[in-house]
Amino acid sequence: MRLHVVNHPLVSHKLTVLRDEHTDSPTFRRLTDELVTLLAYEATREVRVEPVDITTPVGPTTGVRLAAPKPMVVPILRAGLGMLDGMMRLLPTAEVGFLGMVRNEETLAASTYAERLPEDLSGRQCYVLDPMLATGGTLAAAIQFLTHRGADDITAICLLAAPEGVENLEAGLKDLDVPVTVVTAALDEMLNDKGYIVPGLGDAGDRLYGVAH
Ligand SMILES: O=P(O)(O)OC[C@H]1O[C@H](OP(=O)(O)OP(=O)(O)O)[C@H](O)[C@@H]1O
Ligand SMILES: O=c1cc[nH]c(=O)[nH]1
Ligand SMILES: [Mg+2]
Repeated sequence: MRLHVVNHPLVSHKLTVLRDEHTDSPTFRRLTDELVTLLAYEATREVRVEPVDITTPVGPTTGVRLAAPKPMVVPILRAGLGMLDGMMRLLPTAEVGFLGMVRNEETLAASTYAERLPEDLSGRQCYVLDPMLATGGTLAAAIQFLTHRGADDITAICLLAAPEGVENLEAGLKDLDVPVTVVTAALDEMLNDKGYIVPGLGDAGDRLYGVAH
């Protein structure tokens, strides 16, 4: 597994406002959107392209275009939905598949409650969107799900990651013969005893959409 922490002053600035407990939901949603576009720029460095011949007003040249099959973007509901528009701005021709997952706040175990994805993902570059990599359980389960459908090239985009979650994810994926890259805006200090990222930003889903229950 490759971990890429995007080190850029604009990312750090926006992330600081996002973390602030006084930032309201509309601002939180806008900053998430802006941050994802910046992260997506890094995350799509290896998106597959193919040569294409075109003619400019001055003459012929060879450029590139996104290669088939189309990339698959997979937001993990709920909070990952807040990252979808920012991602699609950079990859407007990508297709979107949905995974609904929730973490049991007592056991911290992740479970899947919804899915809408093609049966066969082989040959597709998959971009998983989930703002928080905390224990890593949700992302590990999402990646397992995608590889069972044949995905063989997976990049996850997160706003924040905890060192414990990165370690767990790495251990959980070690027998998986699929390249996985995690792109994040920051690697935080640790998890607290409730499995929340410290300093983190709180509950991403609740800050985007309101308290779930
Ligand atoms: O790394 P983990 O320990 O598995 O935790 C991370 C997950 O927890 C949050 O989802 P949550 O279960 O709160 O669902 P929500 O997005 O609907 O709020 C977050 O959006 C991640 O999906
Ligand atoms: O810090 C955390 C951990 C899990 N889920 C969140 O939304 N925030
Ligand atoms: Mg939540």
